[in-house]
Amino acid sequence: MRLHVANHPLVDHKLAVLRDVETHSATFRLLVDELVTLLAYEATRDVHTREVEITTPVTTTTARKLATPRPIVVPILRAGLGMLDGMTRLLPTAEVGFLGMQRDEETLEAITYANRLPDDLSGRQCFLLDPMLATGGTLVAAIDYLLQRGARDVTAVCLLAAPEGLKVVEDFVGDRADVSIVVAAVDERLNEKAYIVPGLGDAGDRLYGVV
Ligand SMILES: O=P(O)(O)OC[C@H]1O[C@H](OP(=O)(O)OP(=O)(O)O)[C@H](O)[C@@H]1O
Ligand SMILES: O=c1cc[nH]c(=O)[nH]1
Ligand SMILES: [Mg+2]
Repeated sequence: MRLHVANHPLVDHKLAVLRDVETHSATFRLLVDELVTLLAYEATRDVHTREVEITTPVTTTTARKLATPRPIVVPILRAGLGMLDGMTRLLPTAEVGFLGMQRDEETLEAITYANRLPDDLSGRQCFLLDPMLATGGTLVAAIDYLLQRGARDVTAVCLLAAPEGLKVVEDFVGDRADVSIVVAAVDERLNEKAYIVPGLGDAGDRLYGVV
């Protein structure tokens, strides 16, 4: 598993505002969108391209465009939905699949309540979106879904990760697949409720309100 931590002053600034308890949903949503755009640049560094011939106003030349099969972007609902537009803006050919997962706050087990993905993901570059990687249970379950459908090239884009969760994902992945995690920051630890510290609280609630 490869880990890439964004190291950029704009990411630091936007994260500082995002984490602030005084930041309300509208600003929070805007910041998540902007942060994803910055992370997507790194997350798509190895996206497949093909050579094409184009005509400029001056001459014909060869250039590169996004290749097929099209990459697939999979937001993990709810909170991952806040990252979808920012990602697809940068990756316009992508198809979008959906995974609905909720962590049981007692057992910390990830429960899957929705799943709309192609049956066959072999040969597809897959991008999972979820702002929070806490215990890693949700991301492991999501990666497992993709691997079971034949995916071998998975990049997870997260905003915050806990060291404990990163270790869980790394142990699960081993050498089964090519998995990368691109994250805005790795925080200190999990607290007794398995929330990321210092974190930003419940990302889904901050995006969409408490349900
Ligand atoms: O690493 P884990 O310990 O599994 O926790 C992380 C998960 O928790 C949050 O979702 P949540 O279950 O709160 O669902 P929501 O997006 O609907 O709020 C978050 O968006 C991750 O999916
Ligand atoms: O800190 C955390 C942990 C799990 N889920 C969240 O939304 N935030
Ligand atoms: Mg939540």
